[in-house]
Amino acid sequence: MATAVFHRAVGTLQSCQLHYNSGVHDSGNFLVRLVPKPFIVDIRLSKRGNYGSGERKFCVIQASTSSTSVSDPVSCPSNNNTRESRKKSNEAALILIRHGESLWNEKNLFTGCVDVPLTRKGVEEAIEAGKRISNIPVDVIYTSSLIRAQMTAMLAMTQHRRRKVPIIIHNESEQARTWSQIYSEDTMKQSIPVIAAWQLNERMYGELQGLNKQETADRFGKEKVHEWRRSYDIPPPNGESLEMCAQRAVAYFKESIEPQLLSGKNVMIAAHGNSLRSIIMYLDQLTSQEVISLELSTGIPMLYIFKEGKFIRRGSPVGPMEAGVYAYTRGLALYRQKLDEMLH
Ligand SMILES: O=C(O)[C@@H](CO)OP(=O)(O)O
Repeated sequence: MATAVFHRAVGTLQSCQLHYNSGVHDSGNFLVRLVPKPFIVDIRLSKRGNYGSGERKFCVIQASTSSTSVSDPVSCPSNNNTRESRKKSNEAALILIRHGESLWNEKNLFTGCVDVPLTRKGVEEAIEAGKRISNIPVDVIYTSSLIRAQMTAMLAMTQHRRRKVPIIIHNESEQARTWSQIYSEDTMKQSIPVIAAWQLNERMYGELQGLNKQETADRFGKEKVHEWRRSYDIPPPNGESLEMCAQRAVAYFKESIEPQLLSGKNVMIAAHGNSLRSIIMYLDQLTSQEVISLELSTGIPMLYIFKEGKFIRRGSPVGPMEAGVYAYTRGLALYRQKLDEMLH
């Protein structure tokens, strides 16, 4: 049994300090979620915790401190979680991938929140994207709740050299949580949590969903349709503007994903043209004018380095053998070198 004092409590993922009954202190990053059972640790929230003080039950689903037994044989320097090293390196990779081609992309239909799978070409794009990021560390994956983003994330991870297993976290009910528990710490170490969030879904396209893009332009005029598709604050009929989409996607990014990066976790997000455009607008500090010309291709990963609270855009890894990508930071170069040593 352990008691944890929370220093930061954002969303369901926390940085915390564990105070064992023995008096041993253990600080670091723990993926935790509110569940009554099983694998309960008794956690006491400090007054500083955003959830308020008092006792709550949490379940530790992944721990990554140097002093727990959970350690990655290829531990990336960015995951070396002593306070000192975090201050020094404080660096994490952020990969963004727009899903591969979907069956409605192929048919040129407005898709929005309609849950359409990938085409064969989309599957190939996702695999190709996976090759490009196969030497970049991934500790946690976020996807939208739509199958095309989830397929893309899973297919991309089949190519990763670290060979960890991406596992979708089921938090939708207590039974789902209980029934999807893993009872081996070793197996847990070889897993990557995949968190599906509706907030990362494609913008809701309203009454354009299912319509052909060309036919809609012929009917309403090219300019009007371009305005609906690319402007910042003009919504399509009964749908979301990019601004409305940003209100949920960027809020989720700030509340749930940024704390992970801050704690040194390497994150991959598989999402959509417009939910990612809104996140990139935030990362690159684009204006509402600049975002109009931002277009994202399907299945091309984009790499950012999060360092000292800033996002540094590194473009797209060109290919698995592209040396330049891995020389971007010492952390990435070392991670790749360790993979080489482990796999040869
Ligand atoms: O149809 C959609 O949902 C989106 C993305 O494919 O289209 P658009 O190119 O208008 O952003």
